Parts: sequence; C-alpha cells; structure tokens
Amino acid sequence: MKHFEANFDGLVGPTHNYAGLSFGNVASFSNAAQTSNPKAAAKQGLQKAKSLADLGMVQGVLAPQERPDLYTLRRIGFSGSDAEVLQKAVQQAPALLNACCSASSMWTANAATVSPSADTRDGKVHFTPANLVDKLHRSIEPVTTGHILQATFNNDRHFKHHQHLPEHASFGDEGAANHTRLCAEYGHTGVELFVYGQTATNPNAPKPKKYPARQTLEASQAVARLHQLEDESCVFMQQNPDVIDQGVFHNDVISVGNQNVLFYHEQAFLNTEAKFDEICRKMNTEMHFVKVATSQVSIDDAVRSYLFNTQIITLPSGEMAIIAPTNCQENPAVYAYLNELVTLGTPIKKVHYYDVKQSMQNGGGPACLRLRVAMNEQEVAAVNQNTLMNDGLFTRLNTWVDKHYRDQLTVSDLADPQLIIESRTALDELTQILKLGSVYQFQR
Ligand SMILES: N=C(N)NCCC[C@H](NC(=O)CCC(=O)O)C(=O)O
Repeated sequence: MKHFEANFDGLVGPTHNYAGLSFGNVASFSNAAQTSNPKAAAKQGLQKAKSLADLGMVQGVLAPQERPDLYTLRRIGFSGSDAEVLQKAVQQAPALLNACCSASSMWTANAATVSPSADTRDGKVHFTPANLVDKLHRSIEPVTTGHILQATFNNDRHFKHHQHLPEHASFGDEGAANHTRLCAEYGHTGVELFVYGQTATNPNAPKPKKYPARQTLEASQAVARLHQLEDESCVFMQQNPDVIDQGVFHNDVISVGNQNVLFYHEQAFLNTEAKFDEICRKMNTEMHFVKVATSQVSIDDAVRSYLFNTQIITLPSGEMAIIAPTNCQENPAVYAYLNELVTLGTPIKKVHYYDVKQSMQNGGGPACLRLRVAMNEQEVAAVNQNTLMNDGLFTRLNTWVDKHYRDQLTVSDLADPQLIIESRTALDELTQILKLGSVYQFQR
C-alpha cells in the first residue's frame, strides 16, 4: 500500500491583523499595530499550498475560525447586540477585544498533534487538538479546531479524535509545532519526537527566564498516552531554555524533521548527544542529523529568517526539498547556508522559496501554516475530499477570498460590526465549498 505525508494548510481568516499578542514571539511584538492585508495573506497561503500540490504532494486545507469571537466576549461580561458587545469591549478592554479577533488559527502546526496509524496500537490516525493555554487569543481555538478536524477527517474507522488536554499551564500544549515524527518510510512505524520547554511538576528543572516555555513535558506525555504510542516509539527531549529566551517560542523555529532527517541548530536542545543516541536506538533505519552551527547561522538570523520553520518534504521522485520563506533569501548568512546545504550530500537536494510575509510578520512561517498527517491510500480516501487542493479548489478559494476579504485592516477596525457580518458570510460560504457542515457556533 502507498503512503503519503499530507500537509493541511490553515486558510487565513478575514480578520488577519497585527495586534502584538504573543509575548516571546519577536515578530508578533515588533510588528504590532501595523496595517495588515488579509486578502494578500490568504492568497500567499493558497499559493504555497497549491505549489506543493503541483509538486505532487497530497495537500489539504483547514478552515479558519470565526472571529471576532463574540461568544468569549459575552462569556466575560460584555452584553447587548453584537455591535454593542464590540463597542463596550473596545472601550473597556481593547486588549481583550484584540485577543478575540486574531486569525491565529491559520498556524495549523498548532492545531493538533497527529500520530499516524503505523505508530498507534489501534491502527488509527490519532488527533489531539492543542489547548494553546499559554496565549489568551490562542486558548479560544481548540473546541472549534476539534470540530474542523472532525469534519475534515470524518471517518471513525480510520481517524480517532481526542478532546484537547485540560486547560491548565501544567498541560500547556502547542501541538505539532513541538512534535516531529521520524521514520524510514511514512508507512513504517517511526519515532515520535516530543520537544518540551519545561517540566511543570518540577519547579527546579531548567526553564527559560524571560519568555514562556509554552509546551510542558506533562502535556507531551499525555498526548503520547492518548495516542496509544509504545515507549519504544517515543523520545521526549527538552528545548534549550536559552534559545526560548531569544525568541524561539516553538521547537519548529529551531528544528524540522522529515523521515530520517533532522535538520537543527546546534543550540536547539538540551542533552543533545544522549537524546540523539536514544533516537538512533529506537529508529530502525539510519538517521541523518543535519546540524547548523552558530558560526554558520546565529540564533538571531534563524529567528528572523525562519530557516528552521521550513518544510522538508519528500517529492514523488524520492528526493527531499526544503520549502522556505523568501525571508531566507533576503538574509545573506541563511541564503549562503541554504545554497551550500543542497551540495552537501544530505538527502535535501533543492530549496523552493515562497512569499508568506503577511504570516511571517506575526511569526508564522511555511511550517507554522501546515499540519502534517501521514496516511496510507485508504486513509487519504477517507478524508473529506472537498478539502484537498487541486486546480478547481484553488480557483474557488481565490474567488472566495477576492469576494469577501479586505485588503487593509488595522487594529482599530476590529471594533467595526461590519467585520462580523463579512466574516460570517465568508465562513458560511466556505463551509459549503469544503462541505464541512456546521462547524461554527453561529451555524449551530
Ligand atoms: N511556530 C508555529 N508553529 N506557529 C507560529 C504561531 C505564531 C503565533 N503568532 C501570533 O499569534 C501573533 C498574533 C498577533 O500578534 O497578532 C503565535 O505566537 O502563536
């Protein structure tokens, strides 16, 4: 049976804006209050997704969330008509209004952790939506994320959907951004590498001093239990707290893997050697650890360019390619490194660059925008086929964006009641295009 690694990219929602909501995420803070372009953002994302489909990859899309989130605003005491709720919120608590308007669900690497059927005891693909408790604007995503995942992977025989972990800092879970699956072939049992930022139950264990460590060991272990993974298929490794303090808020900002390749910065982890030995012991194939030294690329350059927030994909030819943001071309050290990398005799042979700057300005690179789901042919056939990218869907979604999205949005526009109507009209139409049913609260 054939096996694939599918990428499901998050569609950028109509309220994409720069509100400076993510402490510890350098781009989010430094671009706060800039004017965004939701239409361009959505189109950049669609172009990246379509290009991967054109390269022969299985590519899907995940629907965005409903924003402004009036349900959360009402839950915290703002009342009256929808317009009144927005008005009161902007006057009394503008920061809370901003948190309820983010299009952050576009970064589907944070939607969930996914374990392919080859790794799980019941032979199903398991999904656990990430609770994202570290950031208020993201903590309101998991319930709807669960609905969207169930409508996209809507087959009980092949897909097992779990509830997100308890909403407490001890179980801080950021999903696939802190999880990498290593394997020989996508259909073979692999090693699931869980990278955490801190151990919540041990106050004396290493942790960052300045910025939050969003992922806990306790969360990673809970996901591994839920997904019915064998101990022999799991490695739990700690992210270097010093790099979190330099803006590496997720592990996918400092390392990325694909099959038997792990591409990483030398400062990415703690206890690197011992943990890499454990990975080698648990893998049934040779590993390629592709290390980038600080002398080649500094942490600062890695964070600015998102060298490691690239996607490493295996093309139908069997060769690996890197999908990088154009920001990597614009950084001399990183561009020189990538030009050299493809000559080094590693499995990575080519680099493709895409402009995803609208997302990058909020700290979301190509890898943030996608959720990986390794599947066999039968599982791919069981996916909601209307979510899979092809020429027809690409055209329909571009037309849909043109019709509903603004080309300018500032934080002060978030209190505009018209945005509620625009957003709901767009999402209602999208659920028809993708045949998702009623995944949004306004439809229930
Ligand atoms: N690395 C991965 N996988 N994902 C990137 C997520 C970026 C996101 N930015 C934001 O949420 C910024 C929103 C704002 O400031 O308006 C975050 O920090 O959670």
